[in-house]
Amino acid sequence: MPTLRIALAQVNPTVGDLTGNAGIVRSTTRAARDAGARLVVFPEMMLTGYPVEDLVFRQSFVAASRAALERLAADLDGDGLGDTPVAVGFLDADGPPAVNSPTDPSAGARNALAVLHRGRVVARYFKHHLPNYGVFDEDRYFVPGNTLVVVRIDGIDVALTICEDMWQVGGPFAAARRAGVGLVLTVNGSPFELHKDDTRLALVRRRAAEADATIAYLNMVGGQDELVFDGDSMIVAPGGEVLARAPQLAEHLLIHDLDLPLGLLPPPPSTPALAAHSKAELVGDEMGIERVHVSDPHPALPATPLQGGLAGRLSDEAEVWNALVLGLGDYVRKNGFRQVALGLSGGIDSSVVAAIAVDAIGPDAVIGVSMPSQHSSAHSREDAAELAKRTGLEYRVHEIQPMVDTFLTGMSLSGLALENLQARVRGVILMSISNQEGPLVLTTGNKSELAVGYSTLYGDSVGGFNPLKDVPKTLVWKLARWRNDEALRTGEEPPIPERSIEKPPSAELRPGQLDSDSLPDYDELDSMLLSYVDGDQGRADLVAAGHEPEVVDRVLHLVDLAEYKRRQSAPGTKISIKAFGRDRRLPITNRWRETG
Ligand SMILES: Nc1ncnc2c1ncn2[C@@H]1O[C@H](COP(=O)(O)OP(=O)(O)OC[C@H]2O[C@@H]([n+]3cccc(C(=O)O)c3)[C@H](O)[C@@H]2O)[C@@H](O)[C@H]1O
Ligand SMILES: Nc1ncnc2c1ncn2[C@@H]1O[C@H](COP(=O)(O)OP(=O)(O)OP(=O)(O)O)[C@@H](O)[C@H]1O
Ligand SMILES: NC(=O)CC[C@H](N)C(=O)O
Repeated sequence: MPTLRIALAQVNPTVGDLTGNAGIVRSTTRAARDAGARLVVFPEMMLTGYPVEDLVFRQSFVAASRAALERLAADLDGDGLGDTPVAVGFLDADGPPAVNSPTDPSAGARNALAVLHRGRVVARYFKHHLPNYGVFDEDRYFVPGNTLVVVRIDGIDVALTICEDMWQVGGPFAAARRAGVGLVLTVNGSPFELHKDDTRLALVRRRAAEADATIAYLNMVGGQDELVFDGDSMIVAPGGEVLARAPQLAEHLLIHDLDLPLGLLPPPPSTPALAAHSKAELVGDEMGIERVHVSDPHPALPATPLQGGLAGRLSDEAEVWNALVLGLGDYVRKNGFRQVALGLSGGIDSSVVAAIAVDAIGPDAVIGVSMPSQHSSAHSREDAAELAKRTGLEYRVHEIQPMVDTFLTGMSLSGLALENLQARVRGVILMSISNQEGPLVLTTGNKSELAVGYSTLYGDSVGGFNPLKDVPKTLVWKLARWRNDEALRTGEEPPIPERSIEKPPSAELRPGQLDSDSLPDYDELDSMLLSYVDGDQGRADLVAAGHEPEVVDRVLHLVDLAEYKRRQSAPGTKISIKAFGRDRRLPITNRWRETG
């Protein structure tokens, strides 16, 4: 059997940066070619970044993507790399975008994968299955393709597929079996969720069996607003054996020699799709097969076989921590910030956010501000200072009492209004630092607090990004312990003071205030939220699961009421199956209540 040296480029494109992304393709192709690769593969929508959302509706952007692809083909050739086939995702169109009522349902914007060779675009595949659930809206943007594209590279038949194609039964993988290919490429923009790596591996194995072919699964890496792409690319044999696997949440060039069967001689002809193009997806048996010849069997086989290796797997806490670090780091870098600022209360949430920020962009780029009031305990000040000392971040102190008192000379406030004023003065201080010096303000509310609205609007909820937005409080504690243990393991000082982990949570907006005055114990709260928010279960399910009916009623009421706060909350990295935001869309004005 001939050997194909394949390179899977697990790289980090930026949405909208066509020139920069093309630059990544050129430099990575050079590195792969220098290592002897005969096929170099890049992720879904590599040239444009992913997801591009409503940029699809801009004709100028679509035209720029198409032009960038042609230019990239020419540039690779000019770089002396034209002989190496390169598969690269991009935004294509063969008609106007399909908004609301398309005039022609068989043409429009396409989520596409091209093969470039000798200065030309030699093949184009259009994504067949369009995801339209969770964070995905691809039915809004794209028209599905109905033809599997098979390229013959070095005499080996290779089928092209894109992300969601792998998540559905039938379709391109059934067509690939019919086409008798040796290898299926699947290029992805698949966002991180805890435990999704196991789901993907099982799926890749199932599709390898369905296609009776080796699968080269490539996922991008990096943060894009709320999403983090976690890489974890892999190559799986038809029998399910994992031949090579790239690291999670890191850039990597996975190069591996694959022994694959030669395609039939003469090659079978292309066959048209059985049905006309339509918005509806065709099953595999109905898909057309387009065959493109790229190169004949390669005479010079690699001297010594190259194995991509099997990268070690991360623990659950390490996965989440690294995803949060990458999500924040890329948000900061890709949006042009040089620093972040956050309020340090000495509590667990701000301590964990500070440690994530230090890991993401370094201590010199993190400003931690202690803003004590008359209700702040001595330990909250000491613990904030201790965290700053341990992490090396820039530490500042702004006493808020004089500002609160000055405000009260102009307006008389009491009770909740006075309590919230303190959080709002802190928000004003942080936004003033941002306006004056430029750092991005981080807000620190965890998923449990966001769920029940336990934050002050325009107070501690101010900020441009929230690393803990999708992290329940009980997981915040686990992450803190994991990060400290990790430091001990590597001989560093644990970043988070032990007392910040151990103390009972408190907003310290009035004397002796504790979270437990207003909320159930966090173990119980998180268990209820997992059912109600992530699982969309109703009151009866929660009561049947053993929660007290009165507590269920109170929590569900709080969650329902806080929709308005969540709708105007900062974005934050998604780590769960259902993150607040696009994954969970509820009306604010809503009289439906779960009742007993
Ligand atoms: N449907 C709706 N659409 C749009 N806006 C709506 C609204 N309903 C109320 N509002 C507005 O929202 C205001 C109430 O919200 P807000 O001003 O935030 O005040 P509120 O939610 O009443 O109070 C904040 C709560 O969060 C707690 N807290 C504060 C700070 C930190 C922490 C912590 O530990 O993390 C906890 C604090 O102890 C208190 O229980 C109303 O005065 C009204 O203006
Ligand atoms: N004394 C303070 N100094 C600086 N920032 C503060 C202070 N108190 C609150 N904050 C900011 O407001 C956020 C809300 O914190 P608060 O203490 O009210 O409740 P929390 O949700 O338990 O957070 P944490 O665990 O960080 O204390 C904090 O994470 C912090 O960013
Ligand atoms: N880009 C896509 O098509 C992603 C959809 C797919 N279900 C995933 O999450 O991996």
